[in-house]
Amino acid sequence: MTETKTMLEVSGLGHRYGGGGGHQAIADLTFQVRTGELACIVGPSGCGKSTMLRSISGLIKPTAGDVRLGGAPVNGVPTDLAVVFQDYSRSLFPWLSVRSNVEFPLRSRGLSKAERRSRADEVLEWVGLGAAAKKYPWQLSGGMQQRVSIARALACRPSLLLMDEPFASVDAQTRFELEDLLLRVRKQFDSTVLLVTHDIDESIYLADRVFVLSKSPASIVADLEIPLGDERDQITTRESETFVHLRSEVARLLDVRSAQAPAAAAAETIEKSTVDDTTKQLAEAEKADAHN
Ligand SMILES: Nc1ncnc2c1ncn2[C@@H]1O[C@H](COP(=O)(O)OP(=O)(O)OP(=O)(O)O)[C@@H](O)[C@H]1O
Repeated sequence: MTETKTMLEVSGLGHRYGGGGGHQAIADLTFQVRTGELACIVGPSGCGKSTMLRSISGLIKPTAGDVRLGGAPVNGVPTDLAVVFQDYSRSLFPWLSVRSNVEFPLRSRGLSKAERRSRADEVLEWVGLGAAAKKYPWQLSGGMQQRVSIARALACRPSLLLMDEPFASVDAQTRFELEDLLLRVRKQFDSTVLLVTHDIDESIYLADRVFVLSKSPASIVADLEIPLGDERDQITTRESETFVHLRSEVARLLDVRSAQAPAAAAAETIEKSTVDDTTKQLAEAEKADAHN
């Protein structure tokens, strides 16, 4: 039997901003991401997802717990880690061409000019931007700019790719395209990915495993294997019984109503408000009767 290695190990991670009397943003997070796995973290807004990512990427020193990448403790930003942020417009250099943006982080990694060029061109082909290498970010659509960010992260061949709401700033159609792109490239580059999102459907569609976070201070409330196989597509996968079941399960864990189809949710809202209105009217009628 082959042993599955752990790439990321988070143990008892906690962070309190502002010292003793300050704000506890995350509390006692413990989870692992296996090598080659795509794990998604889904949690309510403000629960501490960004704080967790900052702690994992060494940008802040957590006030409790421990993070290990490839077995080594994370103290400071590890060189074999890459991050893709939501806001592509602020993470790309507008004065550099697409190719130079992708090559940029490779400069500090000791690669020759020719190696940098060949790596950049390879990943740009993979994200479908081979023909845009000489353009500037501001000449591209938002979705294309986010492809550049993904290419730049992959060019570093990181042990772990962290993605913080990477598709939250693009339209729905582009979001689907980028999700499928991520599924293709993570296979091609055998990447280990930890992606944070507040979108339940996205987390299930992309992941091998979903961690569900509680409200702030965040802790893990569930660790779900996603048995949807390697071949996924936006229509049949999302229609499958397994997907629909998982979506309801995650929504219940998060205690939200968004697991329902919009029409069903709207119908329930109407039904509920009708019931509430009727109850109110009956109570008022009873009150009026009592006065008469
Ligand atoms: N630098 C900071 N100083 C003090 N409190 C902070 C700081 N950064 C975040 N917080 C607080 O910590 C909590 C968690 O914030 P965080 O940004 O990690 O959550 P999040 O889940 O990423 O939010 P969102 O879903 O809105 O992006 C929030 O209550 C926030 O106000």
